[in-house]
Amino acid sequence: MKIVLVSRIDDEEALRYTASLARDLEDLGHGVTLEEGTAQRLGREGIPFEEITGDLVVVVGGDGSVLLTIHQMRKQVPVLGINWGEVGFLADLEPDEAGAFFATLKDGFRVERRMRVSLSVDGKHLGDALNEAVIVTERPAKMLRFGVYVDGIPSERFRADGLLISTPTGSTAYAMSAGGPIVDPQIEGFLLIPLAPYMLSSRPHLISTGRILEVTLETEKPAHLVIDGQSTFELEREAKVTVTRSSEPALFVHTGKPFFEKVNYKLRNL
Ligand SMILES: NC(=O)c1ccc[n+]([C@@H]2O[C@H](COP(=O)([O-])OP(=O)(O)OC[C@H]3O[C@@H](n4cnc5c(N)ncnc54)[C@H](O)[C@@H]3O)[C@@H](O)[C@H]2O)c1
Ligand SMILES: Nc1ncnc2c1ncn2[C@@H]1O[C@H](COP(=O)(O)OP(=O)(O)OP(=O)(O)O)[C@@H](O)[C@H]1O
Repeated sequence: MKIVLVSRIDDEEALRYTASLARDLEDLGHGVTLEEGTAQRLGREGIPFEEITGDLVVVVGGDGSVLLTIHQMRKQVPVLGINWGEVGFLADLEPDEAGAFFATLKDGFRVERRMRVSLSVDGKHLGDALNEAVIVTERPAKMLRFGVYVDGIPSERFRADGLLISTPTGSTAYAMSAGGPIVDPQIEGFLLIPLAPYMLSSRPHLISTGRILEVTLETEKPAHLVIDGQSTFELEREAKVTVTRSSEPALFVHTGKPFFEKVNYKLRNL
């Protein structure tokens, strides 16, 4: 198989583990390529995230490394995270479990698709989010006024610090901390969660991906749209953000770890 290795580049141990994994995989007869940032730190040649292609991408890091890799890949390749992070909710294997997985890799693996949301502003595509897009004020401690339209019908208007547009995968991340529900990732929907809404009745909404979802900024204040904590875009005054289900879902190696078991042991004891 053609395998690309990505390591977090802020941890020497993760880099050493990745170098050793590269040798083991080559000994098993696989073709191994390193991501450019990882390769540079190992004194080798590599390929940019955008040019990643092949059968499998192995990310040695935490959630940020997995999110960064998926966000930067131009064409989605199945991802397997080996947890070298604080939480690693999206990194299914612990380092001591990796050997058993790679020993049977030649027999292939199942792929789990995870929906992403695609964000466009005034017709220009900004990017796709696996966790969420968050719209916040550029200056701290200021509020924005939002308008939410579902299939062109005004659904809600409210003032808040910000608004999260999350996927089910992101429901265990920022959305969870913002008081949203844990959403089974087998459900496909847009989870809308206001951040500190200045209104008694503003509630999270779970909206079918079959609908047209639009969010308008109705204030004269500068705002930012941030995708998965990885990319930030300045929003013009009175911008209209259009949310659709991405045509390119993220792909994960199906390791068989039950989602709700992960919620229990990864998020209840942080
Ligand atoms: N208050 C919060 O909970 C909060 C605030 C900002 C960002 N975030 C999350 O951080 C993500 C970016 O991750 P990062 O590592 O680059 O930022 P980071 O280093 O600030 O870490 C944020 C934390 O969120 C966890 N996380 C990320 N995705 C997750 C998921 N799908 N399920 C469960 N936990 C998850 C990470 O493990 C990490 O501990 C954003 O997409 C956002 O979801 C959370
Ligand atoms: N190959 C890379 N090139 C550039 N930056 C990277 C690379 N790999 C990881 N990073 C960045 O390094 C940081 C590593 O954080 P990561 O989320 O992996 O670990 P963590 O925060 O300790 O774990 P968790 O997110 O699970 O709590 C992330 O911000 C990620 O964007």
